Amino acid sequence: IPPLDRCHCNKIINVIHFTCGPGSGKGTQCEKVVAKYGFTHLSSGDLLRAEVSSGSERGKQLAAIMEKGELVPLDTVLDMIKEAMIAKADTSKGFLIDGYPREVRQGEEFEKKIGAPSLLLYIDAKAETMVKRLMKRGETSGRTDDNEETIKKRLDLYYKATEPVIAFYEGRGIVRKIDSEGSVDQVFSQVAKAIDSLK
Ligand SMILES: Nc1ncnc2c1ncn2[C@@H]1O[C@H](COP(=O)(O)OP(=O)(O)OP(=O)(O)O)[C@@H](O)[C@H]1O
Ligand SMILES: Nc1ncnc2c1ncn2[C@H]1C[C@H](O)[C@@H](COP(=O)(O)O)O1
Ligand SMILES: [Mg+2]
Repeated sequence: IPPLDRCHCNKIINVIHFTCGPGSGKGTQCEKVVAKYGFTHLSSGDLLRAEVSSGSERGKQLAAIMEKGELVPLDTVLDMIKEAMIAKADTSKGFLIDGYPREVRQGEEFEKKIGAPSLLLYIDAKAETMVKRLMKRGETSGRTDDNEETIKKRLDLYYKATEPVIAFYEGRGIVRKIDSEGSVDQVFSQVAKAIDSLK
């Protein structure tokens, strides 16, 4: 499937999915990718939190789901991503989709409505690393889901619903596994190598 042909854009653009566990460091790495490559970073969690901050009725419903560490409905999150991609399609050098797909069906629907990704970056982190990073982030983040109970639920859901996404794309040969245990810069050198392999 040609990437983004069905997103009102005639250009062929790289679409990179960052599908990793909570607290594995995908947001941190996306910032560095934007700085080096100028790609457009779209985080499904950030888009949802913006809707929550707007105070809309839909935002209130989303907040209740996210506080519990559950997944919001697929159509809601995919429509938000698609809208954001269309808004940037004419000028973007490529899209980094952070936090999507969270389940195999999300990947299938993305391909039907938008296009196929060129790369899936999977930051492999130990559960204890993810918990430690999220608990530390929770000291200052203000995120309602950075607490012990919700972190546990998010991790359970990650192993149940999101890990199968990796196997789904491994069959296509587009998965690059990144070890999360080093410093931010050490992790980034692996991310950059994976992106450079696209050229
Ligand atoms: N390589 C690293 N070593 C140590 N700490 C890190 C590393 N990468 C990220 N962190 C820290 O871990 C925390 C989680 O990182 P980040 O917010 O990027 O994760 P995320 O995968 O986007 O999480 P979420 O799914 O909850 O949005 C942050 O406080 C970040 O500063
Ligand atoms: N792709 C998504 N599908 C359903 N729900 C999502 C998706 N991305 C984010 N969310 C909800 C549920 C998550 O626990 C929170 C926070 O997301 P994060 O990527 O960790 O910032 O938002
Ligand atoms: Mg994040």
